[in-house]
Amino acid sequence: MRIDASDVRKTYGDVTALDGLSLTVPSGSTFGIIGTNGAGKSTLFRLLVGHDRPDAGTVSVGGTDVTEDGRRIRERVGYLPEHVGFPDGLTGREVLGVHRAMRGLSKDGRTAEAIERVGLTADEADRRVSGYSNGMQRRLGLATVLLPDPDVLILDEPTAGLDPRGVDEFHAIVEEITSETDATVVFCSHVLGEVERLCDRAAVLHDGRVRAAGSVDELAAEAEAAADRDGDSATRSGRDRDGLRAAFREAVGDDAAHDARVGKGRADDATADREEVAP
Ligand SMILES: Nc1ncnc2c1ncn2[C@@H]1O[C@H](COP(=O)(O)OP(=O)(O)OP(=O)(O)O)[C@@H](O)[C@H]1O
Repeated sequence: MRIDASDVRKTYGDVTALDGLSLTVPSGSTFGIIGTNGAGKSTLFRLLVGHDRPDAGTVSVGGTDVTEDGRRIRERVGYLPEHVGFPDGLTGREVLGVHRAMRGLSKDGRTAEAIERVGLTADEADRRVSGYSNGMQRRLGLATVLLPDPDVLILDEPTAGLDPRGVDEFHAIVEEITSETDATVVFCSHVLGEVERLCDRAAVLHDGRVRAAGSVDELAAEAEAAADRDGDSATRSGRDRDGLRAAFREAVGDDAAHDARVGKGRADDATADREEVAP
């Protein structure tokens, strides 16, 4: 399902979270959103799933305006927020049962398939979530989102706080989903390496607007061409000739890039390598 956001504005009191944001996510793509802290990523996601409404502009998923048919959107879109809490006393399988009931899904549903898809064993699924590691909680969160077999997956910083092995395992799950289904997957991350690994397209958000968007390869090539045109000595020396990192720096400017907690992060050490982008 294709996603379109057009000239979207969202304010919270004096704070402008989205400032005329426009973005298209093609159907079936795996789309990474990268941005500085407070760029508006989570706000955009909440609007995409109808948890919040834009002050102006339109947001549609699969051609349906999110504000007009929120129910249909919630049926077809799986949203994993950055922070998910589960009732401590329940097992993983019981948590999925609660989600199934809340969504009105048939009893036998897709619970076993969702558990298997996210790599939880049957034993783990029958343990109380109070004993789950961070990685297991993330997997369970993803399983809840996969229950209705959604056409669109929206994942808000899905690997934040995971250790390198957990990051890698989560990447493998997402890769399996994208290779075996037609789902459109959108996720945001501070780790450029995971966007490069998982995504065919990406957008850079800054101050509530899209500063650059396109295929991952295009973004990197454009950034390098721009830096060459500007005679950027750091880039000429090859220090920043590393794909999305250069695109990010080009899109948000040196100062914001310097302040950003965005890691160049190779896929195998994304968490360990969350470092500042040096201008
Ligand atoms: N419910 C809210 N009430 C007040 N301000 C909010 C609210 N939600 C977001 N904001 C503000 O809107 C701006 C964008 O926030 P948002 O959480 O969307 O950014 P983000 O890109 O997801 O940031 P981060 O990477 O730090 O998670 C920030 O200035 C934030 O403080």
